[in-house]
Amino acid sequence: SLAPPMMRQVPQGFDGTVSFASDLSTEAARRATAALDAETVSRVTSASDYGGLVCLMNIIGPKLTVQMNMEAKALRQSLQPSTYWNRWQEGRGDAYRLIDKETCELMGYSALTFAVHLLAAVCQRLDELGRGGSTGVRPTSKLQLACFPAGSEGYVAHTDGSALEELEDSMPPDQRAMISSRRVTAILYLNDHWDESYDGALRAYGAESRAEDSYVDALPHGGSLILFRSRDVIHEVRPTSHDRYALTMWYVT
Ligand SMILES: O=C(O)CCC(=O)C(=O)O
Ligand SMILES: [Fe+2]
Repeated sequence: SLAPPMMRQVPQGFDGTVSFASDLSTEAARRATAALDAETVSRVTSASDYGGLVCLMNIIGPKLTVQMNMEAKALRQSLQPSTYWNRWQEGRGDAYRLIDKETCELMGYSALTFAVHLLAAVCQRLDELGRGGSTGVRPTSKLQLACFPAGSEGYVAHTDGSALEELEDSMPPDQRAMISSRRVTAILYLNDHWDESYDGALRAYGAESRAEDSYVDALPHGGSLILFRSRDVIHEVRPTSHDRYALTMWYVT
């Protein structure tokens, strides 16, 4: 499991059930500021171990996490297995869809709308505090809402980003462009309650080659946010005994 500096507890703050009457973008920006100080940002942008992996526990409070979980569950039927979407995604046992802020708003899912604001605000914070470290990152409008169903085998070891020339020629150009643009992976867990016995950990390997003896595990506790550099961490999802929800945004250049 994770230890400092990979693990941070975000102080209590904005929580409770939200509606569209709340100023979601302002609260999201405040929450991103509370969650990411210069040290955390510097770890994500430049630490060599585990591709700058950091887990920000409690970036979303427990009450709002319950609402996010209910909204994610309500979208369960619209998620499809990866093989439904394309054939370059072998070895993953989840069902997913792409979703954006406007869709969340139209469907009336205010907690997920807040989550999209938050992931974009975290990107902005990384970009602001991380200048000098890299060329900057920007959020993407399409996020991945995924559920590994109870009993799923998880997701085999992989990286989320690769240089263009490393990708298969047979992959469509737009797909290749998307994967090669990814710099930072931001995963927000939408689970209401997660027990260690459910497993479903995100396992990240420390070395470039997948050394079996150097890895860390992070359980998908609801309201926690994982960040790492997309090209620099081989990671997998462990088998899970319970439905496991996550919302992912990739920060790109
Ligand atoms: O849900 C997670 O913890 C990771 C999922 C993942 O690796 C991916 O979608 O690329
Ligand atoms: Fe991944």
